[in-house]
Amino acid sequence: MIRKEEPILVLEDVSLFSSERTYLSQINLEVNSGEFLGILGRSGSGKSTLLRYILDLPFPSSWKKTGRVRFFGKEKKEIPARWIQPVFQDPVLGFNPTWTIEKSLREPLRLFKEEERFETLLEKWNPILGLEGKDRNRLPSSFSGGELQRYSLMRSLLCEPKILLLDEATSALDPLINEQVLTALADLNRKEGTTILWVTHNVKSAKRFCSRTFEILAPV
Ligand SMILES: Nc1ncnc2c1ncn2[C@@H]1O[C@H](COP(=O)(O)OP(=O)(O)OP(=O)(O)O)[C@@H](O)[C@H]1O
Repeated sequence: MIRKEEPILVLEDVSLFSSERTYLSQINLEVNSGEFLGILGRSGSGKSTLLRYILDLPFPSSWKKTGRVRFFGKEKKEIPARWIQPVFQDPVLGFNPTWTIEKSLREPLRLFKEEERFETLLEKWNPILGLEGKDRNRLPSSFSGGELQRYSLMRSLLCEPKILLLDEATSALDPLINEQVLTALADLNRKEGTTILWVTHNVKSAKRFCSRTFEILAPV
């Protein structure tokens, strides 16, 4: 059973190292449900690596992981996949190049047997993400980096996650759309209580949009 008051995410003494160097050093972090947390740090400090660790993505086999990650007090594999949605900086890698963008967007809802909600959810997010009027029957390679980043965000939002993990996921957007998307995410966080972890270089935006920031220092 998942207890409501349980923090949504807890990192305990998370470290990652190889025989040559340390990538993450004893990171402790508690994120409560409903937070919009900005993860800051200098280039190379380990922000993306930390997200990969949280998501239990693979690292080179010679690297060693210590510490633990808990979502609602449980291991990630015990939590429904749709609750934890990542959005990465390079969206091209996340789309099947032979599928139309619509097929890719529909796929999660098809798996959850909720495909009938597709158009309604799309209608909610299309204007906010500025994707109205884009031809959904095109292949990913025909969209710009900024459009694909928004489709990538859209696919995660269609899953109605409890926690969104964004790795520089708005970096390819022009300033106006970037502002619009971040405002929409802040609204989602405030009105629907979706927890957001946002890896960013933009200290100013993080201070503006996030309820809290967490800085990673490069391990020595
Ligand atoms: N698979 C890998 N093999 C070797 N080194 C790696 C690997 N993944 C990450 N690193 C190294 O780990 C360090 C942290 O990388 P990471 O991408 O997490 O930094 P970051 O803080 O997200 O940087 P940026 O802000 O520039 O994106 C870097 O020095 C990077 O070169």
